[in-house]
Amino acid sequence: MATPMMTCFQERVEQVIERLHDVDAVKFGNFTLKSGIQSPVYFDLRVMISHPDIMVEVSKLLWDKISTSKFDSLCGVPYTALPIATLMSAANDVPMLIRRKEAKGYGTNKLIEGKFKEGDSCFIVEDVVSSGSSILETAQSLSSSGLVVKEAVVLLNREQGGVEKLDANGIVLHSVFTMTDVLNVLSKRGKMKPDMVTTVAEYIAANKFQPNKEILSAKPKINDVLKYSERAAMCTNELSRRLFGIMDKKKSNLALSADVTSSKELLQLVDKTGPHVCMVKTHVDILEDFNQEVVEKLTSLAAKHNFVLFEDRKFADIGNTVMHQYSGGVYHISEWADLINAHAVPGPGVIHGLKKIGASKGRACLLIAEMSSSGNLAKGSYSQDTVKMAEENKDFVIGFICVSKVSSDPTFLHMTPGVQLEAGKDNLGQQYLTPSEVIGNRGSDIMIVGRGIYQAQDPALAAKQFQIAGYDAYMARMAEAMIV
Ligand SMILES: O=c1ccn([C@@H]2O[C@H](COP(=O)(O)O)[C@@H](O)[C@H]2O)c(=O)[nH]1
Repeated sequence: MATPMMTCFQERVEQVIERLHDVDAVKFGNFTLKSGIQSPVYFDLRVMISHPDIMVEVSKLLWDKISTSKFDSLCGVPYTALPIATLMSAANDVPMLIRRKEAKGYGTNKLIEGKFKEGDSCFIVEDVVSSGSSILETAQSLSSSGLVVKEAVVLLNREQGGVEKLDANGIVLHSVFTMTDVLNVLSKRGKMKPDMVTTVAEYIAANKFQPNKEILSAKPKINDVLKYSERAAMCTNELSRRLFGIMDKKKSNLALSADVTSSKELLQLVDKTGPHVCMVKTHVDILEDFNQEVVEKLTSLAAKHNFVLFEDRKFADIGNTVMHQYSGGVYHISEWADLINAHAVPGPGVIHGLKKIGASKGRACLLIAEMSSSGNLAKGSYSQDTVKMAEENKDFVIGFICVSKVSSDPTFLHMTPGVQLEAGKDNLGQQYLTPSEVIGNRGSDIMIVGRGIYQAQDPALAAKQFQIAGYDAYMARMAEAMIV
């Protein structure tokens, strides 16, 4: 019941909170969140789409909250807020933008759909905010497309640090109601027992995102919350330190796999995509016209665009043979490649042979702990033994080719091939995962992308899109891991 003092807006808010509870969009009990944390409260506002009356009222409340602000367009955070933003846009005749979670990889390949010009302001709409990372991720995509994001509106602020985090990133968050409002309204209306109100209030207070505590409190996920710059400072190997530094400076965790067969094409591709990558990976033995001039030009491009050169030679022989393969033959790989890789199958001799040639030149090596192709044998105890071999040779081995996180040592790099903007397969067993799966969910550091870039109509644009997708996934992973 509304008190005489209660404003119409407050009364509408209370009614919506009660309706959301009645349709099970707000539940109390014992739930395991995506982060693994146990929570006594769970919000699933997606159920609103089955209740058009709630959707309409929610969109009106959100609009009433922001109607005095000035902006050129609205953008709902995918996916729950998309229909809400659509209702707000249509009812108030304000244009809307849609942020794709991932670019299509064909056609215009845009990450932001809708009409806008550089410098236009965009207001973000979201259903629930806890740490603020989803809004931040959307804001980053909008900003990298030239839009200005200064404000966001949310139906429910869980009061877990989202306001502070967004504020630190220059975004003002407006909310229709908070978690405290939910507890007050539901207990007042007899929908919650007092002991549950206390349990939820204590849980919320104890689970706030605290930016300054990130390293101290991030017990099980330490290398998920360490920034590239912090990991650079922990590395004793000069090349891994340089690589983390480049990733930090260029905001890129993208390695281009430049698997083209003509030198001219290779150099043009690398020059165009160079601004977006932290690394270029080559297979020089597929070049039909290899000569020393090509590697000289490649190393100049590496200096021009500041990336690391990785020759994906996959050494797999006894130490004495790999020494010759690395330093001699036609390619003289040790003269120009910063980074090489090796299979662990021959035993540690392969690393010792390569180290004899490469260590004094400041080179380093990755071990292939896992592969992306279907039916491959690099798994289980083989992968674990590969990690042990790397740990015993940390002066030269700086990480892994892998498709999952194989070590928790933050100085090791995890690099994952088989990445496209959409998951799938080729017809020869290559298996593709998306940037958000590889960097965000699996915790890899660098995604290796070949055909997704060099077969795109505009490889520079595709590289930029992978760069944004990979970096957004890294930022989201960091933000999520920081919620303690
Ligand atoms: O397990 C592995 C190890 C290496 N690769 C290499 O990565 C690229 C992937 O190219 P796409 O065109 O993106 O499929 C290619 O050079 C492979 O030799 C891998 O795919 N899987």
